[in-house]
Amino acid sequence: MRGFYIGRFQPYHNGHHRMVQEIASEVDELVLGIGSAGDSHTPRNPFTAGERIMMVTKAVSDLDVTTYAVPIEDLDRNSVWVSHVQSMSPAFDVAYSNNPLVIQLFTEAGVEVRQSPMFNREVLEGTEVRARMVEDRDWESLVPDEVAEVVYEIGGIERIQNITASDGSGDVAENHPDTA
Ligand SMILES: Nc1ncnc2c1ncn2[C@@H]1O[C@H](COP(=O)(O)OP(=O)(O)OP(=O)(O)O)[C@@H](O)[C@H]1O
Ligand SMILES: NC(=O)c1ccc[n+]([C@@H]2O[C@H](COP(=O)(O)O)[C@@H](O)[C@H]2O)c1
Repeated sequence: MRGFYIGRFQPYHNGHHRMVQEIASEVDELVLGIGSAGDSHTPRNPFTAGERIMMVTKAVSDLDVTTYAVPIEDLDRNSVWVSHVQSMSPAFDVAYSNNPLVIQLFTEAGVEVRQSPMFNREVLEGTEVRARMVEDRDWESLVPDEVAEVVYEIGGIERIQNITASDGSGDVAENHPDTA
């Protein structure tokens, strides 16, 4: 059986990895959809699709499941998004997500959806990881080692700090409109 799990993975963190480990016990093969693939260099989506493919491919390499990373660009039309996903991905039997819109769209299209518990969500959240990167606080402990290595290799910390401005209030402000 082949599963499909989509996320923006900005970056891929230990919550995603726990979910992938659970999924790996249920399927033989797993497609990792790299969502919002056209977005990069914004505070909410700092990393390119190619950089995120490196992160997930290296992080899952020791798992006992065949994985494929497939970039999926966003569409303006939610009603045809599942067809778009299916047109880009190897065929899959079940979709995994905790995102209400994603669950709704797959369910309406007749695709089985499975959810997982949220793991340590207080800190295992992309928003938290990115905030810590900007503020030079410990983010490495929230991501697989392989992901931290990719972030350093691509100069990711310098990038996210350069593209994110703070107004001094302590809140992370965004310089650019975010379409994701
Ligand atoms: N800690 C977690 N435990 C389980 N599932 C998670 C966790 N964090 C995210 N997910 C799920 O993984 C999928 C992809 O999430 P996504 O890439 O948007 O990460 P996120 O941490 O929610 O990021 P952001 O804060 O950037 O929106 C979604 O279905 C999301 O609900
Ligand atoms: N109409 C669309 O393009 C559409 C609809 C639903 C989800 N998505 C994408 O799927 C991904 C879902 O991942 P998250 O659970 O990380 O939000 C995101 O990249 C989101 O933009 C896109």
